[in-house]
Amino acid sequence: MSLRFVASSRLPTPWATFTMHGFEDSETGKEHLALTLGDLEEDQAVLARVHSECLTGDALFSLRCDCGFQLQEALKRIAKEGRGALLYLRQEGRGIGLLNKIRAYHLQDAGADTVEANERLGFAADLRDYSMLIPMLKHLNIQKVRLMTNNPRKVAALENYGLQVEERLPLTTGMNPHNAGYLDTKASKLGHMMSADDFNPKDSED
Ligand SMILES: Nc1nc2c(ncn2[C@@H]2O[C@H](COP(=O)(O)OP(=O)(O)OP(=O)(O)O)[C@@H](O)[C@H]2O)c(=O)[nH]1
Ligand SMILES: [Zn+2]
Repeated sequence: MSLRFVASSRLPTPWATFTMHGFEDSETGKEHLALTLGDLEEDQAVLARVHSECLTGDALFSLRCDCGFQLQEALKRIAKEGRGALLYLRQEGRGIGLLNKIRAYHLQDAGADTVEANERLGFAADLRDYSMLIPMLKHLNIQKVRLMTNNPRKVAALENYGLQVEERLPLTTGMNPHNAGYLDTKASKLGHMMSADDFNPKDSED
């Protein structure tokens, strides 16, 4: 694995002051991040979120997806617990990159769903590779996690790498009229463990 730790610093946020750790993958040129809080050395499983980059949702307030809402909710939950880690992976667009995601959105504007759009562009529905998590979690001394996700592929990927997922915690937040179809497709075609009833508007408050 070509990943190396580069530096860490404080990162104050509205919910807690995290420690931010930067990593560089010399093979792909990608710069991955981890935000951590509290003592991760203890044996207890770490509350964790593995978050795939979504510039539009995470930084530009897009309502097309649930990413930005999930990012905030995960950080809030970690802050509330006082201990945890958010692994921010630069796998924009489920691995196809930002410009191809815009191409996919263009097809979705004309009626395709998120999976059909990827396929029409010649990509698999989900191209993500999670192998960078092995050195990242090793560096952070994390072996056991309680993972906030609805995505069974993420759980399986971590377990395949020998990491222990002690518990899966649902992360259903941010449903709105613009992303209801997208969330529905995630559940029906990508296997996400969630349904419309799981979404509580109160989740993203406080
Ligand atoms: N190709 C493509 N990528 C998308 C689209 N909408 C969101 N994404 C990307 O999907 C990734 C988020 O993955 P999701 O499947 O929403 O969620 P997940 O992270 O796998 O699952 P959870 O842990 O339950 O959130 C990010 O990299 C987003 O940029 C889309 O319509 N097309
Ligand atoms: Zn998104």
